[in-house]
Amino acid sequence: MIIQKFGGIAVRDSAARKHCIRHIIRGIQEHGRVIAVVSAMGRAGDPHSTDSLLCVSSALKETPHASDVAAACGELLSSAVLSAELAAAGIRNELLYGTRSGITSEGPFGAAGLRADPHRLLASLGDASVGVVPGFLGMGADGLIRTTGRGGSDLTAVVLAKALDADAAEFFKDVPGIMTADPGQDPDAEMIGSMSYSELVPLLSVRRPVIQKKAALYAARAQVPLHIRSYSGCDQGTWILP
Ligand SMILES: Nc1ncnc2c1ncn2[C@@H]1O[C@H](COP(=O)(O)OP(=O)(O)O)[C@@H](O)[C@H]1O
Ligand SMILES: N[C@@H](CC(=O)OP(=O)(O)O)C(=O)O
Repeated sequence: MIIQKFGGIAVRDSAARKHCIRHIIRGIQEHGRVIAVVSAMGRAGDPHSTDSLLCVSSALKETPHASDVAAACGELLSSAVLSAELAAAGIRNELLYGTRSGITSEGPFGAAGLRADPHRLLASLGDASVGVVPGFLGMGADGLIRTTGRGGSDLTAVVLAKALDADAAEFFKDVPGIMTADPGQDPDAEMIGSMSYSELVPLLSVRRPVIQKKAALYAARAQVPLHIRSYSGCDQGTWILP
């Protein structure tokens, strides 16, 4: 089994999602089963992105529970869309949300911790080769939706990789892999083929890190192999191995 995480850019539109579906097909061939974790579609300005949903009403800023439910709509919609497009491509899949995913979130709204119950997820998956999971959120024992902080779909992927003892967590980004610096800021940035967790963490204290720092720290503690790569290209990407 492999966990494949598709970020907001990777699922932005149907052309981008065709690349994601190709990665999922390859994932099935190479690893047997794929759990696809998705983020909300696009970035600020795109209608269903997290930023756009949080701007639907300024009142959301004052209401953390309602704000988390509004934000969760982005990942839920994205998972529904990818699941439907996989089915249209002839790939049977299970949409794993709410109690079906086995993911629980406890703690403050907007900054909750995540846990995964692998037995519950596997029972919902049945004999399907692909499960589609909305990242970034979970449900508490009280039945309330809580999100885990910006960039949190990365954390969902790593938590699932550990709980399911997956071969790796693969992240599909709008860059070819991890580079010596953010290529958007430094045109001379160079690709890094492989690195350790301790080399990765210092690169993540920037406004837009290549992977969420909380997720990278969790992966380091849990010794989850990470593979960061381009959603649209066929570059080798960057491996972070225990
Ligand atoms: N060292 C780095 N190497 C590569 N990308 C980096 C680095 N530091 C910051 N970034 C930024 O990380 C972003 C992560 O990719 P993105 O596709 O936005 O992720 P996601 O959609 O999964 O959150 C890139 O667009 C890039 O600007
Ligand atoms: N959609 C959430 C969670 C996330 O991880 O998104 P992305 O993978 O697009 O950074 C956010 O924007 O924070």
